[in-house]
Amino acid sequence: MSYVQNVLSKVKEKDGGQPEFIQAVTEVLGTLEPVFAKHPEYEKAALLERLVEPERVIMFRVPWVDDNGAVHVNRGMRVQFNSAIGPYKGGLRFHPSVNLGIIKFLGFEQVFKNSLTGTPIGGGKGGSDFDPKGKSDNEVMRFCQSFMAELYRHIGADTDVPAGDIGVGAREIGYLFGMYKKIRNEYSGILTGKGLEYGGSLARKEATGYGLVYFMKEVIEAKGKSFKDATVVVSGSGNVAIYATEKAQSYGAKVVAMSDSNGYIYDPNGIRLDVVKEIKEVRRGRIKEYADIVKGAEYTEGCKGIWTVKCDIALPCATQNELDEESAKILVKNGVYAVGEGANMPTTIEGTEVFQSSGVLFAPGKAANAGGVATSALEMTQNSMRLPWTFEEVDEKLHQIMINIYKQCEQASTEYGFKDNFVAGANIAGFQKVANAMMAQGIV
Ligand SMILES: NC(=O)C1=CN([C@@H]2O[C@H](COP(=O)(O)OP(=O)(O)OC[C@H]3O[C@@H](n4cnc5c(N)ncnc54)[C@H](O)[C@@H]3O)[C@@H](O)[C@H]2O)C=CC1
Ligand SMILES: O=C(O)CCC(=O)C(=O)O
Repeated sequence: MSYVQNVLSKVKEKDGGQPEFIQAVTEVLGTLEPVFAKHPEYEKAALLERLVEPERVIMFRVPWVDDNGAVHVNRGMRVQFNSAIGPYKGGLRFHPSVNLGIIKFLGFEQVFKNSLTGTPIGGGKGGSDFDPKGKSDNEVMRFCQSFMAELYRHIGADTDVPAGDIGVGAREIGYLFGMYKKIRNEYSGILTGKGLEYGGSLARKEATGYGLVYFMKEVIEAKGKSFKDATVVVSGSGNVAIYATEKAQSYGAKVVAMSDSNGYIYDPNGIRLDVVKEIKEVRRGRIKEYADIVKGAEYTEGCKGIWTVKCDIALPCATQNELDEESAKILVKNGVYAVGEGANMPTTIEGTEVFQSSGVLFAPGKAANAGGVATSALEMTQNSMRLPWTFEEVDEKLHQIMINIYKQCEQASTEYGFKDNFVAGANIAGFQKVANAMMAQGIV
């Protein structure tokens, strides 16, 4: 058994109850064999054993009181995965499905993604099984305050800088920031995705979705294709999905479907994003309301059905494992030629294999959705300088970062004999920088 296979089997043994984490590790390690063959010194330094073990896991209780005076207790956590190239950086997810395995998979992905951005940030992730859906603003505020009453001692502008993810948007970041500032009596960039009035960066809100489309533009244009007049399906209708749709539309694409966890909408005339924004960003409603407002649009219950909609380009932007083998086969049969992951690990390993073996251009999340965290790093830079940049400056930097990530993936995949395999390219290029930093820093 090779060194890489041996480490993978140990992870499966140790972390058997964490299927998403095992999936993420399997996907990354599956492409690193040639790198370890070229660098025997990594094995001697037990580099891989160290890479799959978080530097620190913090788990804590989060008690809070609802509007009726009832007391609830949720579980909070922060996984500080790897700080070889910078302070831990990655979002917080508030969703009832959150558990340690999910946060570990997200933290592990973040290590390579953050490395690809070319900015000095390590990898981390956190969250809670708290469900903000259906809670009042006051309940969300009390929860966030209780969460930060513990988290504050583990983070800092040069230690660990959380941000948003599923269920954590501008409202939650505001409440978390307010509590940190009160406890510490300190005004510093300890969170990103902040409001523009108190240290946030222009274009951070748009960055993940815009970045995804910037990346896919490189991928498809290299093959003589274009977003212009392409039919696009975008799953989800949250932060990433909305701004991926906006940028794709600005390039002349027709986005015909979006979804939420209940079902999906199909609009043959092209999605009206003003309506989606009003439903999701203002009213915090359900996507089905779109079909009541827009003539000619249809709503179908069940979110998986979105992959039966015929398209040229699919952008899964909702959540992990939302696109499985069966759905991948349907997309291929319907003529999809490119898939770009806006979400983290939305495609199962089997689904990915279907795309790759069918010649579909497949861009993994750790490269394609890195624009969000990259712009968070730009927010950290602006906070340190105490000087904000304009929207155009940030957007231009974001665009260049996505082009650079594309080039790194291209170069690494070609160098190691995986031409046009962006999964291998992203893993190898992301790994290389972290590995070099870990080797330089000794056994820590
Ligand atoms: N916000 C960011 O900057 C970044 C987010 N991501 C990833 O993008 C994905 C989406 O995150 P956000 O847009 O920030 O979250 P969000 O909370 O703004 O939106 C999530 C959306 O997905 C929908 N959803 C959840 N489960 C679903 C399912 N099974 N099928 C269809 N829709 C479903 C929700 O209804 C919601 O509309 C996640 O995987 C997240 O980790 C990745 C990079 C950065
Ligand atoms: O901006 C950040 O730090 C978080 C982004 C994130 O959670 C992600 O890239 O998945």
